[in-house]
Amino acid sequence: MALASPVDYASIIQLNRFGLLSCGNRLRCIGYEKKTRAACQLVVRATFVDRPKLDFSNPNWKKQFQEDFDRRFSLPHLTDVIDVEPRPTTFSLKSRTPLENISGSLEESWNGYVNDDDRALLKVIKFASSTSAGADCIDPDCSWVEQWVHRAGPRKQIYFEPQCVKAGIVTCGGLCPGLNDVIRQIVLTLEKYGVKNIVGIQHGFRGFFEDHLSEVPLNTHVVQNINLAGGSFLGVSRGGASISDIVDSIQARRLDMLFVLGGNGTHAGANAIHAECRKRKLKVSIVGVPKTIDNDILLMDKTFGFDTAVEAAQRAINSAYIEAHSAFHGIGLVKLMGRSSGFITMHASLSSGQVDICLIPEVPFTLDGPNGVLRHVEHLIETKGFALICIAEGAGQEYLQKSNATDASGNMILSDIGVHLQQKIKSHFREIGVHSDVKYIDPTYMLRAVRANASDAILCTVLGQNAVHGAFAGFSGITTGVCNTHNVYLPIPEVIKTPRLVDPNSRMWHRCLTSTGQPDFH
Ligand SMILES: Nc1ncnc2c1ncn2[C@@H]1O[C@H](COP(=O)(O)OP(=O)(O)OP(=O)(O)O)[C@@H](O)[C@H]1O
Ligand SMILES: O=P(O)(O)OC[C@H]1O[C@](O)(CO)[C@@H](O)[C@@H]1O
Ligand SMILES: [Mg+2]
Repeated sequence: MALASPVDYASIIQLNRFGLLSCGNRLRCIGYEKKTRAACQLVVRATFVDRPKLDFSNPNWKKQFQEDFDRRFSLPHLTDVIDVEPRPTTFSLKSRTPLENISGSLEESWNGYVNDDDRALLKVIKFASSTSAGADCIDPDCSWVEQWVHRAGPRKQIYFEPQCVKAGIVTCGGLCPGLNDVIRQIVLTLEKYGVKNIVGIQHGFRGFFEDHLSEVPLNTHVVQNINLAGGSFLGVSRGGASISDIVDSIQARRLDMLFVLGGNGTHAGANAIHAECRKRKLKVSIVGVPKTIDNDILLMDKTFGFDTAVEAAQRAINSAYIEAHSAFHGIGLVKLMGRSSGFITMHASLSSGQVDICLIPEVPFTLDGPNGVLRHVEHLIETKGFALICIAEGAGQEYLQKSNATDASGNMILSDIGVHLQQKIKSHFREIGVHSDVKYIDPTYMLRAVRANASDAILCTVLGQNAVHGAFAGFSGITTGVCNTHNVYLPIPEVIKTPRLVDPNSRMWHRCLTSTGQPDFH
């Protein structure tokens, strides 16, 4: 791929995580596994082909960058393609009987609304140099460039008559703690606006076109207690997304708003639905709520369910620790979810404090040889008598036989690195004639079937409410998340360009290495 000139340093730094090689004016994504190379290629394309070239010797380059940034982060709105007049909102916390009084005038004195021009800063650190840990620079001097994104929350003007709105909610992909909390908050907030017709679409996108999956009527009474259990009250599924069929179904059902809860794949689907609705000039707001225990959505501090998953992983890690510590030459091995991102494994290792070796997909490692993982396990057994290893499911896939099989959504089905590592450790110790006692724990689905913990429940509440405010404000093709502790709306394409990955140059990864004390496995 040809490299735009001059170089976009921010992207080079980001791309270097993938093993980017710059040869002359060509860029090549090298190393690691196929999936990571594909992610690298996506970033290269998004950065060097879809974005304007910046000439840093031009004094106007910052202005140019910011104009491009503002264009990319502007929120698609219903009025971009159809004529629709705003009306005063019916959302007010001043009203004593909101459902009966919704046509009344606003409480002008209430300062609870977000102004459309409110913004939050996407980046808040001024790096002095591109060599600072975790530096994320745009130009070689690491200049400070303000990058503002739109603040989430209720607006004074809305674009729907609540009494006439039919709103749908759908949950797609894998399970995630907090799905029910989000569904519940969406319903409660819609009712606060005065919406009376709310339905759940069963089992993800399938519910749109599989006849036996009927709409589930939702109201406060129905959803009152659903947050007390894990899973999804509406059911989830993978696969089965025909965008044109879904939009036909949206039209047939007369939906005005659709809240789509899911990860990267679901958001790609939500954006395609939004684009198709726009093409057909439909007055339908499509709003995403990012759901992934993997925490692999770009730009956000964290996604709901992640904290709960990290907490749930503690039981497995602690059990592995107790087993390893109690056995003679005990080696505890825990495999945690994380298809392409190692956030759960990194945070769970940090949280536990007992993990000796943390292995994630973003940081390649060798197993054999003097600098390999096996030699280090041997060293741990020699020096402290036991070892504890935590590995992400997507790590070390290059050591395994690839099946090229995919799930219904097209996600690669990974081979089991946990089982492989367990076997490698056992045979290594057999070969060197040292006793070992390996205890392997795979708590995979126990991490995500639980109900949300307290901090995730709060996050779900905020996201669910903001999703409804975003739809009433007339936005579509957006998602909502937390950036630097502030709640924002973001256009969907910006958060799904690639899966968000652990930056091996970040302070957090360095903290993890400090905590485990593990060497470089190269
Ligand atoms: N690029 C895409 N365009 C349209 N629809 C998609 C796309 N990718 C996935 N989907 C659809 O989105 C839904 C969910 O996708 P997927 O199973 O990958 O889960 P996800 O949203 O990424 O969540 P998870 O984090 O659990 O993997 C599926 O119905 C799938 O068919
Ligand atoms: O077995 P399932 O339901 O397809 O889900 C497994 C996947 O779900 C994820 O947690 C994403 O939700 C991945 O890390 C994992 O590979
Ligand atoms: Mg996915």
